[in-house]
Amino acid sequence: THSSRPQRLLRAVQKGAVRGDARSVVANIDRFCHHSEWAMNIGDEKGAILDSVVSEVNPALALELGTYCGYSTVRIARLLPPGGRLITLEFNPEYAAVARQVIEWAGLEDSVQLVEGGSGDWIPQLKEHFGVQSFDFVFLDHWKERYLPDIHLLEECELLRKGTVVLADNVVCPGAPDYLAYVRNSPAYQSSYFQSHLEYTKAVDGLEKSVYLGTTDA
Ligand SMILES: Cn1cnc(CNC(=O)c2cc(-c3ccc(F)cc3)cc(O)c2O)c1
Ligand SMILES: [Mg+2]
Repeated sequence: THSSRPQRLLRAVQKGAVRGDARSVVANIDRFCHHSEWAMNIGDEKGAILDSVVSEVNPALALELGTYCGYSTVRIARLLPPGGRLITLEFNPEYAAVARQVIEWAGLEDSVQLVEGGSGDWIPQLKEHFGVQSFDFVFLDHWKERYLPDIHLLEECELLRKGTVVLADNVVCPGAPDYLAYVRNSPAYQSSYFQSHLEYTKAVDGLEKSVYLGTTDA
C-alpha cells in the first residue's frame, strides 16, 4: 500500500530535520511543501504572522483547533513561555498520529497536549478534563464551517476572557464568511485583518485577529 501525504511529510521531517530542533522541523516541512507536495499547513508567510501574534500574546495557555500534521502546533509551542501549554484538537486519527510524531521530533511533547476528536464534542469538556479556566490564545485552522459554531461554543463554555486573542487562518481561501461577519460586527470583539497568501502559492488569503472584549451583561 502506498503512503499518504502526511506520512511522506513526516518522513521528510525525520530525514531532514535535527531531532529536538523545532526551527529545523518547520524549515523541512516548508521545503517539502514548496518543492515536493503542497499540504495545508499555514506555511512560512502566514506562519510569520502567526509567530508575531503568539509572541505578542505570550500565552500561558493556548488552544489550537485543527492540528493536521502539527506544523502550526510546533510554530506556536516553540514560542510559549516557560511552563506554557498548548492544547490541540484533531478530528482525523491519521493526521493526529503523524502530528504526534512531528511534535515529538521537534522535542515539544512536554508542552503540547494533542486531543483526538471533534471540537464540538471536546470544547465543552476542556475545563473538567484539563483543568483550564480560560485561554489566552486560540488558533482556528480546522473545518472552515466550524469556525462560527465553535467560537460561540467557546463563549458559552466561558473559555474566553477579556483580552483573549483569537486568530483564524484561511478567512479568504477557502474562506469563512459567516465567521468573519460575526467577529467584525459583534461588539464583543475588536477584529483586524492581516492580508497574506495561501500557503506555498500566490493566491490571496489572510488571517483575522479578534480580541475578545467580554460580554456587556453583569
Ligand atoms: C480535511 N480537513 C482536515 N482539516 C481541515 C481543515 N483545513 C482546511 O480545510 C484547509 C484547507 C485549505 C485549502 C485546501 C484546498 C485549496 F484549494 C485551498 C485551500 C488551506 C488551509 O490552510 C486549510 O486549513 C480539512
Ligand atoms: Mg489553514
